[in-house]
Amino acid sequence: MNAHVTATQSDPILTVSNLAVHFGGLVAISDASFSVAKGEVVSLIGPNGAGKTTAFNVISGFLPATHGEVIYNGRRMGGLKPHEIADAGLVRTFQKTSVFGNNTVLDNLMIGLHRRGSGSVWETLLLSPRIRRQEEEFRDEALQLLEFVGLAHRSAELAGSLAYGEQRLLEVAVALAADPTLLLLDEPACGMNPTEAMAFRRLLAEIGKRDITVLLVEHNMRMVMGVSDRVVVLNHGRIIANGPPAEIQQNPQVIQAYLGHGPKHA
Ligand SMILES: Nc1ncnc2c1ncn2[C@@H]1O[C@H](COP(=O)(O)OP(=O)(O)OP(=O)(O)O)[C@@H](O)[C@H]1O
Repeated sequence: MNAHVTATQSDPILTVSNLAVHFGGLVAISDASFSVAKGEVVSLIGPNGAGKTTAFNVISGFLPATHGEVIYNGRRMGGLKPHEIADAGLVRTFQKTSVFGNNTVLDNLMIGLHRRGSGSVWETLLLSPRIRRQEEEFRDEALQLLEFVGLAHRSAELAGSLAYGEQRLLEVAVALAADPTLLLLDEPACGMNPTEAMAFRRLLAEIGKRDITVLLVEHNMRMVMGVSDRVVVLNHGRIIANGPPAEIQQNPQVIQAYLGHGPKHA
């Protein structure tokens, strides 16, 4: 949690206004509005099917909004392609792991960093001095990022051989390679054991120190309540609460929403 962040929403990096998403007759999100201030860690929580991933998909450009808009750094994101949004600094991870299992851990990072590369096809094929220098820089940066997420000792192994929790860490490293200012993490702690989840909490704090704002979707409530400056609660596509963790934990509507869906989601 970033202690320097005040409760005011005066300087939002992300604003979601009156968002609605319909799939045919199914209303996945209806009239949802919330914002994320620079430097905050905000969690978007809610029972299964509440609309969290749908919200992420719209914010990151993978799904069009039926209504409403997403403003990132003062710019409307509607109509932009996911890679254009990522290039602007809004980068996400996915709920299902998306690492290249047959490539090494290091190569997964190198692939991520190459998306930022600037060489022409000829330069790359001929391995010009500039490209060679860039390769070395990418390699250094990849190793630093692996160190940062705690996977440096696994760099030469195939990504597919990593434990599931470690693959989630690799995904975070790949997302960081894109140099985000706003990082959307979709259930990053899924599949992590308690020790890994604890380490991930520390990693989130370190990410915050790098001036990266974090919007998190996560079912691990211990993590959510421990790392978040603010928690936004979705239920049946509507925001039913938005506030600091201590307040959210006491909110009768939130308690009811989770109890209504059974204890496994709480
Ligand atoms: N592509 C789609 N087509 C039709 N319905 C969809 C689609 N994607 C999501 N939905 C529906 O929209 C609603 C919200 O789903 P969503 O995946 O956003 O929920 P969620 O809060 O992320 O759930 P979970 O915690 O289980 O991941 C659900 O009723 C879901 O079945």
